Amino acid sequence: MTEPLLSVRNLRLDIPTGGGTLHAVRGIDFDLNRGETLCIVGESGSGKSLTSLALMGLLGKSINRRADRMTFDGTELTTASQSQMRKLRGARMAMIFQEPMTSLNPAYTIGDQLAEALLLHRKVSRQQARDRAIELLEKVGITAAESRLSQYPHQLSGGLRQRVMIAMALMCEPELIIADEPTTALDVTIQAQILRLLHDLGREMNMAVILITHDLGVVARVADKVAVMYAGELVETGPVADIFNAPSHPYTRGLLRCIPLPGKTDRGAKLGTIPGIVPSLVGEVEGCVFRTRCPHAVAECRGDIPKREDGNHAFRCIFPDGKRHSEKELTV
Ligand SMILES: Nc1ncnc2c1ncn2[C@@H]1O[C@H](COP(=O)(O)OP(=O)(O)OP(=O)(O)O)[C@@H](O)[C@H]1O
Repeated sequence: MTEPLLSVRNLRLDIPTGGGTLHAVRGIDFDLNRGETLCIVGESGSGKSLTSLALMGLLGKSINRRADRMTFDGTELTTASQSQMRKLRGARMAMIFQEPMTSLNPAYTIGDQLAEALLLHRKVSRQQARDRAIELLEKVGITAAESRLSQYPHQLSGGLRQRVMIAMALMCEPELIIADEPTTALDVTIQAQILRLLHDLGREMNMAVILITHDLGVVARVADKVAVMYAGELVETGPVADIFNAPSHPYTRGLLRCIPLPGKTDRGAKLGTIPGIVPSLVGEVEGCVFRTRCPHAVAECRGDIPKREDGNHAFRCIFPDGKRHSEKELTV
């Protein structure tokens, strides 16, 4: 079996605060192969953005990162030097952020910024960089690409800026691309187009894609694998078909129940709300992180919670099937 491109074991992110240590990410594991799209879903504050920043080596200094393993194509990222990380970023792993204006420099033309991304990491001439910029702008669906090169970011619409960001991230043909809610600022039809584009380019270029999104309709359409995050833990991971057809963790089922079922999901369907609140992430959580909101919680949920694995599908619950069947009986 080939090694996964990205392999993460027991990643923990701690943030010292006045009131104690906030354990924002509590020991997560996942693997990602080339050409695969992993969607990370979960409520606000569950640790999705911090996880992606940790992979890119872009966490603030105040955040402590520990992992048993966090490898990218065999390179251990937790011990990589700043200069090794700089070489990887942009060249082999790239990130697309929520708001394009945070990544695009208003003072430079689109052409200069796209070319710079390539000139920094590859031995190419200005003309080659320019040709590649045009090629990629066309690939991401921008018409009259050549004439865009001399424009400044503020001259483009939000949708176009987001496409330019994707083109910029792709300039060096990275092996991994991480997109953190890349389309929240855009309207729903453009969001769907851009996410589909990212997924198709991922396939075409054999890139691994990590997509953080709240849109379960998008997840159903583009994910190969899904990771469900809750209060800093991955409570369930698996192939997209398993997650939608046989969700096992009560939290995953709660999320899916909040969206229309026939055909599984509608475009633009958002994560629904589940009664109760997320436990405080300061200090240790006793037992299952979801027990305070789980309809099936019993005294044993305060103890050790086993990880149940069946092939690539895994979830954490004291009940062997997450009480899936009792819920079915309830709804009949
Ligand atoms: N620099 C920081 N200092 C203190 N707490 C932080 C810091 N960065 C993140 N956190 C906390 O860590 C937790 C995880 O944050 P993170 O941004 O990863 O969540 P998220 O799942 O990406 O949320 P969203 O969907 O809203 O983007 C949250 O409780 C957040 O408040």
